[in-house]
Amino acid sequence: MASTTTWSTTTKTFRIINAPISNDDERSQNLSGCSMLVEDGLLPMLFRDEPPRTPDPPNFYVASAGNKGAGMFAARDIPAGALILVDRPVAIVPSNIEPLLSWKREAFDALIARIIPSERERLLQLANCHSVESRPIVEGIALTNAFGVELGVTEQEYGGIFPSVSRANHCCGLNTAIKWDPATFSVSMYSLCDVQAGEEIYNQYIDVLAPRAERRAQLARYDFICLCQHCDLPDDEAVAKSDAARAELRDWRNTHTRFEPWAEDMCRSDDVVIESSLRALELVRQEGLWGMQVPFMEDLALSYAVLGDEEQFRVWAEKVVELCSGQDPKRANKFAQWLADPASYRRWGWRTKQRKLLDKQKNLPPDIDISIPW
Ligand SMILES: C[S@@+](CC[C@H](N)C(=O)[O-])C[C@H]1O[C@@H](n2cnc3c(N)ncnc32)[C@H](O)[C@@H]1O
Repeated sequence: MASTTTWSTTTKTFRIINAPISNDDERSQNLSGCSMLVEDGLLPMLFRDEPPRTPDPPNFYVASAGNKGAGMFAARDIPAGALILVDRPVAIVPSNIEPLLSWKREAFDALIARIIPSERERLLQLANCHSVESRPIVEGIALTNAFGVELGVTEQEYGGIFPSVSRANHCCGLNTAIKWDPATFSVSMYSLCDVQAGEEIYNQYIDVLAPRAERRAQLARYDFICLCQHCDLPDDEAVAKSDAARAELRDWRNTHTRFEPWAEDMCRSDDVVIESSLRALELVRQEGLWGMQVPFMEDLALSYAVLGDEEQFRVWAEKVVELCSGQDPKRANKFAQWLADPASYRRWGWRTKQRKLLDKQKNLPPDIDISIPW
């Protein structure tokens, strides 16, 4: 077949572009790059800002994870909320490529030929859960490793293949979160809880709040049965307990009072949000769903703020700051300001004052004279 430089569907034309990336890390001396099979007209205009610096020396190493193949492990104790790594894609491919069958092999082969050799070598080392006969090699690698990236300039969905982040295996209880930033064209991986040296670092491939059977069905797309501790349970009773906890967390907003409606509603008891948030955190701990804990900690901090309980407010607000400083600095700063001056929180102690006023009114002597006039 004659080689071509563009490939078309009924609605779109794709072209390969090579986007040079200047990294601010050790490899920056060499020009790195990303090859992208993207809609024609899309320019490599994507790298405006410098990404955060990858910790040096690295926080992780890649080693055997037994039956899961290779995996990513903590090189040292990593505190909750810390930046583990920053990674840039070596390739970007359209996600819904199934209808493009006729030219897929040619386009993917052309893509791999455009990747600079050092990056190509890293890409080809990644896991591939498809045979090279059934799919072009880059497509197999993309289906095994890529995750959705917003290019911010088109509706088309794309997947990015990341040489480091791709080494993280899936776990249905999470110890990290990843955040894609189109402006810096990078993903940052943060710890969601304290991770001990030597512990495996995981990523999340699917919706982990689904019951185990549904999670297994979703993971069939990656062609493996999850071997994580939250799936590999001893009996049906343990599975039912885990499924029930996840279902409870999934429906939490619809079944429990959250902070906002409670804060100024004096008909509700003062501890209702505190009690329910503590229960939610217990479920989060049980299931290892660390990524869900911040909103409950935030509710706890604010509930104690509205009650004017400075000691407990500090306990929870400090946790929010710790967990958010890397991946959600805006939220962390807001809580840091309140920690510096709790009274600057506009509802500081409001419920307690209100409760006292209400109690006072209840105990007031009647202001009408009901004595019998004789
Ligand atoms: C993105 S790769 C992860 C890194 C991979 N283990 C490697 O050797 O490079 C995804 C593949 O790793 C394996 N894997 C990931 N998480 C797993 C898990 N929880 N249980 C079993 N296998 C897993 C599966 O073979 C899956 O297709």
